[in-house]
Amino acid sequence: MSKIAILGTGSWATGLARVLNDNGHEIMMYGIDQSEIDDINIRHCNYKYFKDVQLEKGIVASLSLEKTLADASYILITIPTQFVKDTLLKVKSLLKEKVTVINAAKGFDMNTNMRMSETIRDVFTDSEINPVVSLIGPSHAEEVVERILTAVCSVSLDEKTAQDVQKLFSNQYFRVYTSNDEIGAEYGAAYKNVIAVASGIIAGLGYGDNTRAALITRGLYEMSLYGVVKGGQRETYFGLTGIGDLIVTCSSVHSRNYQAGLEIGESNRAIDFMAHNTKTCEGVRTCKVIHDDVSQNNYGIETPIVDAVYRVLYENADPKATVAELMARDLKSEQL
Ligand SMILES: NC(=O)C1=CN([C@@H]2O[C@H](COP(=O)(O)OP(=O)(O)OC[C@H]3O[C@@H](n4cnc5c(N)ncnc54)[C@H](O)[C@@H]3O)[C@@H](O)[C@H]2O)C=CC1
Ligand SMILES: O=C(CO)COP(=O)(O)O
Repeated sequence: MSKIAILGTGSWATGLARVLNDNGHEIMMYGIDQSEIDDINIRHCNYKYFKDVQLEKGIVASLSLEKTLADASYILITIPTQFVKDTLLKVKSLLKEKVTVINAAKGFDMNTNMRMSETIRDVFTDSEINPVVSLIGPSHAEEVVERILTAVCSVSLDEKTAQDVQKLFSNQYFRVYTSNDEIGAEYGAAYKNVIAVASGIIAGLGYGDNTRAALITRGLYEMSLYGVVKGGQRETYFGLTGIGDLIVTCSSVHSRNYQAGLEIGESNRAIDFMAHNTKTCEGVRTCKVIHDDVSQNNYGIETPIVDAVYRVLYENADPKATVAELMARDLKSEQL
């Protein structure tokens, strides 16, 4: 039995807290929202995210980062990517023992655009942490918290640490595979959020299953091209952190990225969504990071879906007209 400090008291933090609690580990969640903490500690639920789920008494939360970290062997990151680095800097000042940091967030650091594993290594020295692991794959918290069968990947450059985290989380409803392709997996997990926004947009515009299948297929091709030029392995895109995560996020009403796209598609404009959104929807910023990276560097690849979502989100392009433009591009071979 290990103690795991979970950063965050939101939906993914709660879903994974239940998995770890079911596996007999001691967990404590760190949060900044008093109402979420009271819900977890006093009412044993997290009403904001899961209205009908009663949590076990072993799932506890605290406003104190120091208390959360005390005696923890693992730190699990389940807060949105834009807050990760600042929170890790606070963690660093409180660390007493060497720990394993497990990332479960999907996207890039908001200042450096680094991937999450890179961000963790940027904050901590090798003597402070064990090799970094990302636990990512097709997994909506709303289903994991209901113990619906789920498979994800424990991704690390170090096989032993990947296996250690695999064992920590695996149980009869949560199956964890290992992978060593950190670059391919983390770029895939981030990129799929942009395609999910596009998937919501086409649904909101009234297009059908054929359209979504085309989007997922071409989206996978595009994200694999990007992942490979960044140093990832092509095969990773046929796995859980590639096609797996892409399918779930593009097809599920639980996805906030899909919901964002749906709202944009239904109103046929992004301006209102961009002005008022407060939900965790990392595809919006990820789209800009990838768009800017590809346009500023000579990778020799095309990213037409990311470019189209970028125009809709950041240049206020008309979504319906943008989809029509995508369809009217020069005809070509599928492998180009
Ligand atoms: N919800 C899901 O099904 C999944 C989410 N993820 C990823 O997990 C990450 C977290 O997402 P969600 O849990 O869905 O978001 P959420 O919106 O449900 O919860 C975010 C939580 O982070 C907390 N928070 C914000 N800033 C904080 C800070 N500085 N320190 C401590 N806590 C802070 C909020 O109070 C809230 O409890 C994201 O990167 C997301 O992509 C990955 C897989 C599944
Ligand atoms: O990453 C996820 C599923 O694997 C969660 O997707 P959303 O961020 O779109 O809710």
